[in-house]
Amino acid sequence: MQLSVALGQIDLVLGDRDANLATVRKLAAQAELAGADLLVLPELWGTGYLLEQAHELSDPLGKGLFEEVAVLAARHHLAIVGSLLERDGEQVYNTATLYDAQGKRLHHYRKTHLIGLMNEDQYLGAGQQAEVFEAAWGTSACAICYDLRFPELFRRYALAGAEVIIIPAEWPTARIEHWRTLLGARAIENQAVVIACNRVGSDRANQFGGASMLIDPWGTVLVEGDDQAGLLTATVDLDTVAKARNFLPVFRDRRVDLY
Ligand SMILES: O=C(O)CCC(=O)C(=O)O
Repeated sequence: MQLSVALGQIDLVLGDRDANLATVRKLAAQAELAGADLLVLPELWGTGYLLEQAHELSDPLGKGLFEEVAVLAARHHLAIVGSLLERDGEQVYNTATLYDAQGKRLHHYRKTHLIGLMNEDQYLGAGQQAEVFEAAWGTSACAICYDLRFPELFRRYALAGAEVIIIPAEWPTARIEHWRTLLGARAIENQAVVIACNRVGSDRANQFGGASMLIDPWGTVLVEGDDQAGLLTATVDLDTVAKARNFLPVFRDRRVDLY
């Protein structure tokens, strides 16, 4: 099966939900024209890292910006993944959702590794679940930005059957080589398709490096952005996952008796 992917590598206006939504509306229309099955957006695309206002900038699942994404997904007949500030009672989470091409929410994932370097742990709650889900194209999972540094999460997903792992991010330019290396490693070691969308531009603390990527299970980069805003598109053959896993059966060869 072929999966046609669009990566919405955008700049964000800090705290301006309306401006960011207007950008995403345009992207969704462009992604439909490009024939995409899936549009991936950056981490916290609605607001950026204005965490001291996380409570007022957040929405309950299914409301506000989450609802807007559902409408866009259905209107443009494509699945959409991105993360937003999600409010549940008094707690706020950095939550990635997948809305399918009918606008139905198939999955949500609350970021499990909060990054102290960006004070995320002071303002947000950490997710307590890391589950795979069934998308139209097969078993999939989400991770968010800093999660990329924790291979155990990705291995858990792969062992649970994930063939596609989708990663919204706001990854700074200062560590963009880590981003490139870790994305490739996560794809190769798990023999999975990795789809990662990073923002560009800057906020009060960081410049962000783009380099959004679609990587196949061999580690081949099928498309990579530069550090400018734009919609990147590419198609991946999902049969390559089973082919890679059969050819080099690293899951079978793991030494679970040792580690
Ligand atoms: O791990 C990193 O270097 C960047 C992570 C990050 O910026 C984030 O999780 O928002």
